[in-house]
Amino acid sequence: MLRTQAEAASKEPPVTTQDAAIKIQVKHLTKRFGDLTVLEDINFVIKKGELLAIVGPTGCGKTTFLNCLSKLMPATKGEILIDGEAANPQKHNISYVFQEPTCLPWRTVRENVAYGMEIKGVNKEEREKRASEIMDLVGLSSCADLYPNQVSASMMQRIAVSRAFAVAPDLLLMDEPYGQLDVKLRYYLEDELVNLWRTLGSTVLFVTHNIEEAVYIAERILVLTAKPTSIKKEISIDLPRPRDLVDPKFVELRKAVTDLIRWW
Ligand SMILES: Nc1ncnc2c1ncn2[C@@H]1O[C@H](COP(=O)(O)OP(=O)(O)OP(=O)(O)O)[C@@H](O)[C@H]1O
Repeated sequence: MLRTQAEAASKEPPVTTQDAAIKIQVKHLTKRFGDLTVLEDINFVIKKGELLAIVGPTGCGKTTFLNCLSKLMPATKGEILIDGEAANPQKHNISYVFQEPTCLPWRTVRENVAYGMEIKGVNKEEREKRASEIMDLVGLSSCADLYPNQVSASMMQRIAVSRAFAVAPDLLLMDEPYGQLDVKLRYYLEDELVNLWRTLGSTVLFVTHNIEEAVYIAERILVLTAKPTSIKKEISIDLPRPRDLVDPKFVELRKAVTDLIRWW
């Protein structure tokens, strides 16, 4: 069962991360809040251009994990390296897409998509070119001159995702960006995300509660334990794209991940 025409039409071979350079290294990441150890000695790498998903039990610290990676929150211990250097928000581009779409209401859709590039000092001509290219990819061109209050919640999330990809981030962190959307919209936006990622070659870390979503989009899944949280298992998803939700191999992988995090 192919989910959308957009995905069905996408016939290019899947992006392969085999032999790809390492983009991100996380070494001994530990985070404590007082006596509460949330993250305990987490170690992994993300290859350049990889789409990695993270799943884990409720409250295990997925958002804390992203906050430490983005440097919004200091880690108690450990290192995060980007291209072999200590991650530094002033030097590296780390983009973050939250569950709630974040748009500036006084800017048009086009200006919202270009906003991150503006902050990064990308010149006007390049901003406009990249914003147009990305809006075309996600079907936002027809509403480029509208304001956020004139578009739907799912459109706003597409704007936030487009803005994050537009800055050509070293690392794009996504915290359940489609968690609040109904299932049909979610399916559509997941396909759109995969197409954006494949076209632009960004390195993406995607956190979700939704195991089907993780198996559908990711090249690799890290399954987290309950607190104190570490990596329970790493699972490669080498299914061809477009992925088929009822392919027995898809169902088997979904079940394997579910079994790893079920708590009942
Ligand atoms: N600033 C903070 N101070 C103290 N404890 C915190 C803080 N932020 C998070 N925590 C605790 O860290 C743990 C992990 O929280 P976090 O929100 O990162 O989990 P999560 O896996 O993203 O949750 P969910 O599954 O609900 O999305 C929770 O026990 C939470 O109470």
